[in-house]
Amino acid sequence: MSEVYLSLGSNLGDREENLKRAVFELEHWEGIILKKLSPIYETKPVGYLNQDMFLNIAVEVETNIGPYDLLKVVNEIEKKLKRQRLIRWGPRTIDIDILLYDDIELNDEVLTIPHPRMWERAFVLIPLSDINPFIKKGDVYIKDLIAELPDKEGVKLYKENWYNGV
Ligand SMILES: Nc1ncnc2c1ncn2[C@@H]1O[C@H](COP(=O)(O)OP(=O)(O)OP(=O)(O)O)[C@@H](O)[C@H]1O
Ligand SMILES: Nc1nc2c(c(=O)[nH]1)N=C(CO)CN2
Repeated sequence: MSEVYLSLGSNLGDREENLKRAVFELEHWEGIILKKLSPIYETKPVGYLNQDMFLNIAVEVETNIGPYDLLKVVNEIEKKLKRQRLIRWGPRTIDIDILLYDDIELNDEVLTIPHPRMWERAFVLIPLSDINPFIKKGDVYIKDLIAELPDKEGVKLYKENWYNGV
């Protein structure tokens, strides 16, 4: 079994409900075991700024699904939740990114792992450090990376213990 970390975000429609539905799909997907869920954070949009606040979480799963097939799974879940993508980095009902997959490093036109922009995104690293504070980039703990990030001020705790199925 492989240890995988995912980042989920929503800023369209009922954001908390979207996160719940996505986690429910992951939890019930054959070959995926849900291990840890972070609290929900409310976060200022990064990249494309003229959009509503996001809710973001990090999730740890165990799986025997390989990285490329797992990308298909998360894309299928996004589709099921009727994600509409009109603007790059723009509003979305749900976005699921694969952050880390064991110690695998991949970089091709389909998939990049670790996720190339994760290390500079407080909305990714803050929930991630809640579920595993021992993750490092090279020899630097993510807590120390977070301390240097300007957008950390835009990340506020929104809700703990929020998932109990849907
Ligand atoms: N680690 C990864 N996790 C998820 N998608 C990835 C990853 N690496 C590459 N991709 C590719 O990125 C494509 C675009 O993804 P997506 O539309 O979610 O980007 P985005 O969420 O708008 O921006 P960002 O990638 O900066 O979060 C996906 O179709 C997928 O093939
Ligand atoms: N706060 C926040 N900003 C974003 C997010 C996100 O999930 N949260 N996702 C993006 C594209 O992946 C771009 N910007």
